[in-house]
Amino acid sequence: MKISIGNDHAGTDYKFAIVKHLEAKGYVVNNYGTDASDSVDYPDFVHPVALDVTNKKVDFGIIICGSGNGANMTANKHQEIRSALCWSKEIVVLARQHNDANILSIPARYTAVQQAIEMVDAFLETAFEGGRHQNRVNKIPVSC
Ligand SMILES: O=C(CO)[C@H](O)[C@H](O)COP(=O)(O)O
Repeated sequence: MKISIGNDHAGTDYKFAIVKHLEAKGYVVNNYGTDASDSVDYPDFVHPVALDVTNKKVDFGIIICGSGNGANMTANKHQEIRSALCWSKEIVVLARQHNDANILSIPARYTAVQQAIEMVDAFLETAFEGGRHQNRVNKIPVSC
């Protein structure tokens, strides 16, 4: 499975921990995030992830900023993206089962590293349930 990941300065340490974890499990990870702690602008590091997911270059995306909000807002400007801002494993599981989320947004300043890793695992291992949820997901894009 291929993953693209992006982060701003608030998410650098979390990104390294997540990439290390995923690569140890055999995932291929494209790193679009900053590798430094110098202040940067999160959209510059999120759009490439959203484009990879949109263009089906990867299976899923992971984005990280301080609150998770800016990264999430940026990703969700892309028509094909369903990015979920999550703060617990339970929310992550629902984002996959009910919403078919294709990007996980992590709030680094409000999540422990180990919790973030557990959320990533849940995100990548949980299937979309389809059925009634498919009808709803189909209605998310704005067509007017
Ligand atoms: O969470 C974020 C966006 O939603 C950013 O990580 C946060 O705004 C960065 O703040 P600062 O420049 O004060 O480090």
